[in-house]
Amino acid sequence: MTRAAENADAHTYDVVVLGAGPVGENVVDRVRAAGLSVAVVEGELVGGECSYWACMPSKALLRPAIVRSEARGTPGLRGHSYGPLDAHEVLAHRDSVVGDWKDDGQVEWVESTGAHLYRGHGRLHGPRVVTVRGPEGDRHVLTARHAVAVCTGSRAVLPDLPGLPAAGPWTSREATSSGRVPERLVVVGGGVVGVEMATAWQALGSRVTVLVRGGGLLPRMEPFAGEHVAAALAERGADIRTGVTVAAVVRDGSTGPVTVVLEGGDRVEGDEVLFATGRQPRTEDIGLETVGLEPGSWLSVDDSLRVEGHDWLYAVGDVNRRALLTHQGKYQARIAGAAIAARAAGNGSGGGPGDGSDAGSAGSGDGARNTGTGPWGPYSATADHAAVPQVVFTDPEAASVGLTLAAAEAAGLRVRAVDLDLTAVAGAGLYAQGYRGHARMVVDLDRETVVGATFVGPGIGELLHSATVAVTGEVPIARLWHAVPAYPTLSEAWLRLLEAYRDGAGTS
Ligand SMILES: Cc1cc2nc3c(=O)[nH]c(=O)nc-3n(C[C@H](O)[C@H](O)[C@H](O)COP(=O)(O)OP(=O)(O)OC[C@H]3O[C@@H](n4cnc5c(N)ncnc54)[C@H](O)[C@@H]3O)c2cc1C
Ligand SMILES: NC(=O)c1ccc[n+]([C@@H]2O[C@H](COP(=O)([O-])OP(=O)(O)OC[C@H]3O[C@@H](n4cnc5c(N)ncnc54)[C@H](O)[C@@H]3O)[C@@H](O)[C@H]2O)c1
Repeated sequence: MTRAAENADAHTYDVVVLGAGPVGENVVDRVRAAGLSVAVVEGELVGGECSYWACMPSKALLRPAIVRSEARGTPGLRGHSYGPLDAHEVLAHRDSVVGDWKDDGQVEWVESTGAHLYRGHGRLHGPRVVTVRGPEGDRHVLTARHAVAVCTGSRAVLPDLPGLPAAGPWTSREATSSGRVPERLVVVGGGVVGVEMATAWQALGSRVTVLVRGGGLLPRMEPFAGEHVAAALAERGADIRTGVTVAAVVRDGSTGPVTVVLEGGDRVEGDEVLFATGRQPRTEDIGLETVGLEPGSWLSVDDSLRVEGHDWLYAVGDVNRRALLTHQGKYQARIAGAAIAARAAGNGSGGGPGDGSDAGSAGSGDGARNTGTGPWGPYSATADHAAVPQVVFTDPEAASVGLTLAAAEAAGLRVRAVDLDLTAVAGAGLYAQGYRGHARMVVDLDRETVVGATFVGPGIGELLHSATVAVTGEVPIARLWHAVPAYPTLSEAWLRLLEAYRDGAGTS
């Protein structure tokens, strides 16, 4: 028995899952459904970042802001939609959405699957073994017969800047859980967290300054998306500064104002400063060194989510850096769970995922398409490469799937982008008076299929799935003409885009 295993109880399961965020939970669900025994280890709250400090609280804060804005575009409601949001009520709603940061409901769900939940910090201890240090000093050694799935997620990155740790900056955790509306909020970073939180706190009454080192907001989307979001934030009073670099942060005392010092000497004062500057993997203390991997690194995986060189180790969700989104991590969890179950059942031939290095070898040609190992097969997270959908819940919303024009060109595709001002759609004028929005579809000219789509405008989040189906299904443009959008919905954007493509209009 190893030192870590001394005084510990030992158990063997088919699968051990490290981390019970949305992704770990879905691996549990899938492998339990296949009849495998599962242990899942969680060090904080079952439900993970998404439930308590990310998707759920941020959307609970944003929804009232979006509804108020839409009411302002709706005749008969306008008079009732000015004035501040009731911040007390919104924050109380947010608290109830996150279950007051208690996880009883999710624990109940995990246990209802038949999985065994271990609370505490889990670490790998050599191949197939996970040790758990529990909150009461209890220790457990869990051995996996078939697979360990690392689903430990990510945390916010803080840049190495003078004065920053002492200034008590907000990260996404404080920005989604604060019980107080700061009078002035400085947001550093123009990515998704930065723009969503700028939108939410501005609507709750904060005066917001956004500091962006690049040329605009939402740099991973088509440029027009960030331009629309920036214009709307600025119209409501936000100060958006692009091309600026933060050099230092200064706060006297723990509660006084905070000053952000920019390169060049300009200073921006706020009551809180949010650093929304990206994520890092939660892998620094999970025993990666005991299996020959680098602590603190992102875990790179094949398309069946298996870590290269380890036939028993899977890394699923944020921790593999393929797409830091709950829905995409849950998709990966379904694929990984299916692959683990099939391999455990010895399904190593024909269309199965194999038990060796062939697993998940996407791109293996037409013969392998739609089989287990080929692109779009049941054991291959192909959509991670081709069709990742994302909705940014700002006001207006921004949404995209697949490739931007620039990404498609960089990938060497022969493409044409078709642009559309969404006011050309009858449904837009009905959706809100003064509706503003834009859409772009990127067409692969060799295959005549849509490889990317981006929308910005009120209510377009619900339009995105139609684009995801078109991109994932590689639906020919000629067939899309037969997918008739109902009148008068925003989905008629598709018809206008097809007309523009046919006529060679609005293209680049
Ligand atoms: C502010 C914000 C808003 C977001 N909004 C959205 C959105 O609207 N839609 C969307 O799709 N995505 C959104 N995301 C992204 C989403 O939160 C993540 O993609 C998602 O949470 C990833 O899930 P996960 O299970 O991989 O990791 P996590 O949710 O981070 O869960 C990992 C779990 O593992 C546990 N853990 C870690 N290490 C150990 C250990 N050693 N032992 C035991 N347990 C451990 C953690 O405590 C945690 O519970 C948002 C992110 C942020 C920051
Ligand atoms: N609605 C959603 O789907 C949603 C909402 C929030 C977050 N998320 C996910 O969470 C992840 C994390 O979001 P995020 O906004 O933290 O990361 P991000 O990578 O989207 O954006 C971070 C931004 O900060 C900038 N930056 C980095 N270091 C900086 C520095 N020192 N000074 C100034 N700017 C700096 C980067 O250039 C980048 O534009 C994203 O990948 C996103 O997918 C999704």
